Amino acid sequence: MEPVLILYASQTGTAEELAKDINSQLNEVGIPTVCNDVYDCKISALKQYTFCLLLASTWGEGEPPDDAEEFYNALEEAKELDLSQLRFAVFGLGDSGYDEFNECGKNFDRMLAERGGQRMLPRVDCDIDIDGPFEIWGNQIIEQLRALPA
Ligand SMILES: Cc1cc2nc3c(=O)[nH]c(=O)nc-3n(C[C@H](O)[C@H](O)[C@H](O)COP(=O)(O)O)c2cc1C
Repeated sequence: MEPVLILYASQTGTAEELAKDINSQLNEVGIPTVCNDVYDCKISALKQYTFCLLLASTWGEGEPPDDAEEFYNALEEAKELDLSQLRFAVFGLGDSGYDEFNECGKNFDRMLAERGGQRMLPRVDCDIDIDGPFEIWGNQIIEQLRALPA
């Protein structure tokens, strides 16, 4: 099976930790992965994969993490980028105490879909209780990927 791209956009490490967790879970069941900070990734990389998991937190007042700004803005500007080969799932991390709840995850999910990507699962807008939603999301992702023909 071709590798699954796992990307994270994180300010204080929570999304990064979850990305590394799902990375290990996939590897444990024999699914190859590439796991990167969006800071180290160009949007053109999205063209090279069939599956992408994106875990992103929201900062400031509905903004992406600092290290994610370049990737986020590049994706927003790349209106012509054709991602019709891509199947993706976004796990957003936020806090519903903020007005712009999960804005970064919502925008990533929107941008990937607007460029032709197909959702593997509906976007998750995760609030401060993370463990339960993350476990459910991870299990759904693994179930889908394991069901693929070898
Ligand atoms: C200063 C600050 C600003 C934040 N702004 C938002 C926000 O606008 N919307 C939101 O949903 N969550 C917001 N959050 C919550 C974070 O997204 C949440 O704590 C997340 O789990 C952090 O993940 P990270 O460690 O990967 O960056 C904010 C948190 C802090 C401390």
